Amino acid sequence: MRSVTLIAPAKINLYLEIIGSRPDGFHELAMVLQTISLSDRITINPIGIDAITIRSNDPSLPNDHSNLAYRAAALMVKQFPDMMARYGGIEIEINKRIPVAAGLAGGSSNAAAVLVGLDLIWDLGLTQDELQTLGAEIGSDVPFCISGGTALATGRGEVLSPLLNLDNLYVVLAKFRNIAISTPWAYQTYRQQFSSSYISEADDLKSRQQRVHSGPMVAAIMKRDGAKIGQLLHNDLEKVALPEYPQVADLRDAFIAQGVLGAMMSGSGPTVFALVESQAEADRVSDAVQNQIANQNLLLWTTKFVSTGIHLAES
Ligand SMILES: C[C@](O)(CO)[C@H](O)COP(=O)(O)OP(=O)(O)OC[C@H]1O[C@@H](n2ccc(N)nc2=O)[C@H](O)[C@@H]1O
Ligand SMILES: Nc1ncnc2c1ncn2[C@@H]1O[C@H](COP(=O)(O)OP(=O)(O)OP(=O)(O)O)[C@@H](O)[C@H]1O
Repeated sequence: MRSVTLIAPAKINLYLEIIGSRPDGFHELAMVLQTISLSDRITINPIGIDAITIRSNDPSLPNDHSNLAYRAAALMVKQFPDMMARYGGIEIEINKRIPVAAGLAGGSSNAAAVLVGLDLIWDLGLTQDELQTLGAEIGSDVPFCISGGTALATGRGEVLSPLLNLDNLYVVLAKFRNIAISTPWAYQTYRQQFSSSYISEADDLKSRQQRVHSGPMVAAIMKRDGAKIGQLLHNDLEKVALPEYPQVADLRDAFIAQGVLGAMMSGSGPTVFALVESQAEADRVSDAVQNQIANQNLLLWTTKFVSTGIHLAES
């Protein structure tokens, strides 16, 4: 078996609307997702024993079955039981640059890379649809991470409609090193506080669809209108995360005060992102916010929209 190295990009949510609860306990969503240039590198190496092992440059990451990359490999072994006998065991090397538990789908993207990588080295020839169906078993963000770009995501996040790929916007990301937000906590808290506004599971699909307000954001994307995209950023999970973490709310306000196109928390947070039109503007805004917040726990990255999901690293 040969080694393969894949690029696993992070995502941001340009739009996240919670529509209601689902019989499976998850939430029905309408989201617009976007991949960005901040990425992890995942290398899959052959090893001499019939096992899955994980190695990473981040000591805080689990190396066992609770690592999402491990879970992706275990799922592939379960689906294609002959492959390990034929090709041997797998070592997954994670070179982490995406912050963990940050709302940037780092773990989901690592899992997506393992699915794509094993499909390649085991020569399975799975379609993107087949890979995404497997990905949905691991997590709601995994199917999107496989295809990437700009997409509308519905259902629990796994039903994808690709939109016009945007690659003309720059993104400043900011996160406090000492704040991590659990995704289950964010959704559970939202349910406790806002379930009275949920559309009932008993309502038909049509009335659920009428509730969705993502249309103007989709239209702004189709027109590549960066200013409008910035104005229409929306994330229902901010309603629970910002009151609990006022520092995150202050960070968002600091970006807005810099006159960016728009700023918002990504996913379940706590990363805040700001959209700007050029690398120079991204650098200016990053420096200004760093100086204004003046907190040694604040980390900043300047990144860019990209139109790719999981892809092979250039050697
Ligand atoms: C916050 C987002 O990252 C936005 O893209 C996603 O909605 C979460 O995606 P994810 O981390 O891949 O989520 P999963 O691993 O599937 O689920 C984690 C937890 O989030 C909650 N969850 C997730 C997705 C969804 N549509 N409804 C939910 O209620 C559930 O409590 C679940 O136990
Ligand atoms: N390969 C991995 N990379 C990052 N986190 C992982 C990985 N495997 C397991 N985890 C665990 O998953 C949890 C969420 O991590 P992740 O970085 O994916 O969060 P996130 O960016 O908030 O995800 P999402 O935006 O999909 O909700 C953390 O508690 C982390 O320890």
